[in-house]
Parts: sequence; C-alpha cells; structure tokens
Amino acid sequence: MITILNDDFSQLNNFLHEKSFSKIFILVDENTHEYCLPVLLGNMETNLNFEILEIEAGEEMKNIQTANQLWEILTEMQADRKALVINLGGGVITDMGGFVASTYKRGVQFINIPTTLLSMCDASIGGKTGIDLMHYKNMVGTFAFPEQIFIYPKFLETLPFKELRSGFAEMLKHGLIADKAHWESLIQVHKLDVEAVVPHIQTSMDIKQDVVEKDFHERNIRKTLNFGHTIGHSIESLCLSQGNPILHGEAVAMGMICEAHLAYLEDLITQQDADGIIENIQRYYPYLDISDFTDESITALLLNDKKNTDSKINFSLVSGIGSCTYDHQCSQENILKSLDFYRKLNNA
Ligand SMILES: NC(=O)c1ccc[n+]([C@@H]2O[C@H](COP(=O)([O-])OP(=O)(O)OC[C@H]3O[C@@H](n4cnc5c(N)ncnc54)[C@H](O)[C@@H]3O)[C@@H](O)[C@H]2O)c1
Ligand SMILES: O=C(O)C(=O)C[C@@H](O)[C@H](O)[C@H](O)COP(=O)(O)O
Ligand SMILES: [Zn+2]
Repeated sequence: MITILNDDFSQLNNFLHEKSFSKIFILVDENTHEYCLPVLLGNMETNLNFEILEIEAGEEMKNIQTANQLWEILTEMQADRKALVINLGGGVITDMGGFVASTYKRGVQFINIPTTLLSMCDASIGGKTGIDLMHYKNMVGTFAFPEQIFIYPKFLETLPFKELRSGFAEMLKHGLIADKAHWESLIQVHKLDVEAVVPHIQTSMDIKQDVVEKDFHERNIRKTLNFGHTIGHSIESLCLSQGNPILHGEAVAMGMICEAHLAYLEDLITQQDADGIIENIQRYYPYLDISDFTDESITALLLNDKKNTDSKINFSLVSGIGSCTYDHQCSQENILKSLDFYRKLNNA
C-alpha cells in the first residue's frame, strides 16, 4: 500500500502503533541522514527503540559487502523477527534495505520511505530488491513487498538537479510503455524542477503499481518496465566497472534512445514516433559518451541480461507511444546499428 504522508506523518505513526514491532532499524545513506532523517525523527511518534544504520551514498555501495555488514550489524544488535527496517532513501537504500530485510533471518518486515524522485515513482514500488554483482546490475535479489510505502514529496526539495532528472527518465518510461497522455504531459515540462514534476508523480506511481499487480514475478507484462534497461543497464555496468558511475536514470535515458531506434529498425514503431521519442529525451539529457565501450564489451553484458532465455537477448521495446512489447528478439545487426546510431548523435 502506498500512502502520501501528511505533514505530521500521522499515517506512519498509526502504522507503527497498530503493529507490534520489537525494534526499528532505520537505514539511511550519508545524504538522507543529513536531509531526511531529521524530518522523519521530528515527526515519528513511537515508544519503540530505534537504531540508525548509515551507509555511504552511491551505487558503488549496492553490493554484497554492504549487505554483509548490515546483516552483521542486525545480528550484533540482536534484531529479531519482529524487527522493522525502515528504508529512508533513494533506490540504492530501498533496493539494498529491502534485500537485507527480506533475507535476514529469512525475512523481517520493512517499509520504504523514498526520498528521490526515482524511488518515489519507481524503485520503492513493486518489491524488486537486490544488489549488484561484479558490476552487473541487480544480479542477486528477492521479490519481496514492503509492508507499506510512505511518500513525502517535500523530501525532493533538497534533491540535486541531476538526481531529479534521473528520476524523470523512469517517469518518461512509464508514459512511453503504458500511457501516451502521461508522456505528452511530461514533455510539456520545460523547466525540470520539483514544482513541475510533483503533479505527475501519482500517475507514474499508478502505472508502475498497475503493472506490478498484474505480474509481480516478471513472467510477462512486468518486463515492459525494463524498456531502455537492456542497453541502459549494460552501459551503467560498464561505467560502474571503470570506477566512473553514471546515474541509473541517465543510463535509462540513453538506453531508451537506442531502444526506440531499435524498435524502429525492427518495424515496431514508425520513424516519426522514434524520432519524436528520441528528440524529446535529448531535450532533457546531455549526450553520454560511450566511445570507450566496444560493441563486444556491450554485447557481453547484454548476454547476461536477466530477461534472456536460451542464450537469446529478449528486449522490451515500445510498439507505439504508450504501448510496449516484451521478449522481442532482435537481429544482432540491428542491435549494433542502434548503438552506432547513438554514437553518431554526438556529432549530429
Ligand atoms: N527496485 C526497483 O524497482 C528499481 C527501480 C528503479 C531503479 N532502481 C535502482 O535504484 C537505484 C537508483 O536510485 P536513486 O536514483 O534514488 O539513487 P540513490 O539512492 O543513489 O540516490 C541518489 C542520490 O541522492 C541522494 N539523496 C537521496 N534523497 C535525497 C534528498 N531528499 N535530498 C538530498 N539528497 C538525497 C542520495 O544520497 C544519493 O546520493 C539504482 O540502483 C537502480 O538500479 C530500482
Ligand atoms: O520494477 C521493474 O520490474 C523494473 O524493471 C523497474 C526498473 O526501472 C528498475 O530499474 C529495476 O530495478 C530493473 O530491474 P532488473 O530486473 O532489470 O534488474
Ligand atoms: Zn530503472
């Protein structure tokens, strides 16, 4: 269940009163510790004891070493099965905290309080938890629903612009795969800021939730939420492995450009639709330099995508503005052409 919090956090306090948790563990990173934890603690009313678990910020932390440290801390603090983990942060915190909670003692309850646009609209919803493995994205994880998701849009007021723009990419994705009207209202945003995006959060949340309700375990339609991610994740992984991470939404924006062109090459959309998608994404996202990455290095990562079957790369590709296919196998020639298309945009 998703609740938009009032300024007094009463819905969160009611939730804490109604359930009989033994203790609370609040997971934050250094930034959400500074900007969001004081707001939470200033409004949280509970007689339960709580501990703060802090990790460094960034995708580089979303790995087994951090998970292990958190499992060890929970053990040392004698967290029992009635403990509650509160994930207060962006997608790194909700992915990591959900993973740690859903595996510790075979699962303790957790709630998500997302603090980035990306985690409000996407990462905190849907129960995909996980960590990266050898820079491969989200390779180890669980499907585990949070008990509740509490959204407090005012957290966005301290979010850096690049992070806001990163989250906007997942919102654009929601429009492209499922709701043309959402896409069309998003591309009316000329100045990307908190005021402009907040009115659109609910629609994005609804699209994500609706897809997840139909296919929690990603056996079919949930794969559409991966539009832009097949190529996007491979570039995100390569940047991460070079010690030069890019933001998830930046990778998804780049991936959506390649995959929109790929959808055109595969006769799924018209050139006009492909161009419209690409030009609009380019309005918000600067060109991402992929000149360091060879076709071979990108293909090697594509071959390990989680959607693959029988050693075949299965793409989720838009089939119009507001609709999306999945399990679409493309010719190798077209995949490479789509990368080449992106490289040439640098000089266009
Ligand atoms: N599980 C899913 O369904 C799902 C969906 C989309 C993305 N993801 C994952 O989410 C992650 C990206 O999430 P993200 O973009 O939220 O990144 P993030 O968690 O790294 O947060 C981005 C940055 O913003 C800071 N921050 C967070 N809230 C803040 C606030 N209110 N004010 C100031 N600074 C703040 C963080 O400390 C961090 O530096 C990736 O690992 C991606 O794979 C998961
Ligand atoms: O919820 C989903 O399903 C998604 O695919 C949402 C994506 O935006 C998100 O990045 C997710 O973490 C990707 O999952 P993965 O299974 O491709 O790692
Ligand atoms: Zn994503």
